[in-house]
Amino acid sequence: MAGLKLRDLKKSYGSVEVIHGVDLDIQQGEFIVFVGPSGCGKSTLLRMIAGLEDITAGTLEIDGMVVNDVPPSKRGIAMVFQSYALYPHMTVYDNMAFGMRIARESKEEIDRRVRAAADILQLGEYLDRLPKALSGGQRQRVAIGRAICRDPKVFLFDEPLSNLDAALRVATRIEIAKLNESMPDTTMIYVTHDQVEAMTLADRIVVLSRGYIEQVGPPMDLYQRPENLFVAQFIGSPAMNIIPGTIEKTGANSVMSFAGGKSVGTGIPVPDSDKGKQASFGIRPEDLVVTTGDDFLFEGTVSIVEALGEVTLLYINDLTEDEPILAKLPGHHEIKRGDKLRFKADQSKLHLFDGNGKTYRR
Ligand SMILES: Nc1ncnc2c1ncn2[C@@H]1O[C@H](COP(=O)(O)OP(=O)(O)OP(=O)(O)O)[C@@H](O)[C@H]1O
Repeated sequence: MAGLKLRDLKKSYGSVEVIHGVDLDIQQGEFIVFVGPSGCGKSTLLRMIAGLEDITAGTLEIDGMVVNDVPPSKRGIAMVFQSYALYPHMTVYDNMAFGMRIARESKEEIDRRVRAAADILQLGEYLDRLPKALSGGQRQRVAIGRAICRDPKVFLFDEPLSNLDAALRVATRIEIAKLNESMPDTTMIYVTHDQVEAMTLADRIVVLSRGYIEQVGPPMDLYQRPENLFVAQFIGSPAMNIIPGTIEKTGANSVMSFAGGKSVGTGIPVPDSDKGKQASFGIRPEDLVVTTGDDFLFEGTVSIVEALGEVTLLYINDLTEDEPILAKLPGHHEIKRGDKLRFKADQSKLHLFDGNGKTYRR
């Protein structure tokens, strides 16, 4: 079982701690994605798993064995970097065969594995080419092929698509999804900035911020049930509308009031002890629906309309004095600046966070 166990894992550079005690269990065959803002420690954590960074404290188990002091080459892992890191003077075949030649595998075994990897990644016709005669996407596929040839228990990817242009990124992302399906027992850990990669590839996403784990879960759990304000705003694009206010009414059907005097019923239970406290109301732009009925959540004036064809983005003023609320309606709508509209939303789509940013939803 090539599962991983991270226990109170810490990393310091000199006196500065950048990973503050991470606990995480990863099952064999899982596709785990690390996301988080720049500098949150995604790459550091991945490099600690790879053995490219020392572990300052805590334990890392791979396959039931503590590997803190095991060198990278003995951990049964293969890593794919953003920069491909191919040998420029070697053909695609030799680049993929290199690691196995060092490990003194037989010629036949090397040939079998290179051709199998080339097959999976559709690289068969490029085996005799040098990397400079390949596109960026093809080079990245060679780097992935080289990793496959090592037959790793754990595959690590550090932003593998970020050097590719938009179209190639989509194509290579789909290759990685297929690769994951064709290797169901291989555990994959993937670092990215890209929401779409995280949402589409992950079995579970790990959201990191400032060296801490904020939440771990399947993509839709994080999207629908963010445990805190950070995850609520980080997952989903455009980001969730967050409107600060105070708890006006507690109990099973709490009511929030906002600067300017407006208020909304949230239907989310809030303990009586939180009456009058600061809180944040959240609603995703895509969860707002225009209504003409009286069952509306709020009414507001459209300040900006962005018609993109597939969606219409509306910036609505009135509910708060500062930030407008963004609504994202599917398709095209004849709505103009200055129109006064009512919006409703399914109660299950509303979010409410306490003064510490923790959700009130349980
Ligand atoms: N060699 C180093 N010496 C000192 N500090 C470092 C070193 N490497 C990383 N750090 C710090 O550790 C923190 C985490 O860095 P890391 O590269 O893991 O972040 P990241 O989430 O991968 O960011 P990005 O998305 O920008 O690549 C940052 O604050 C960074 O400045």
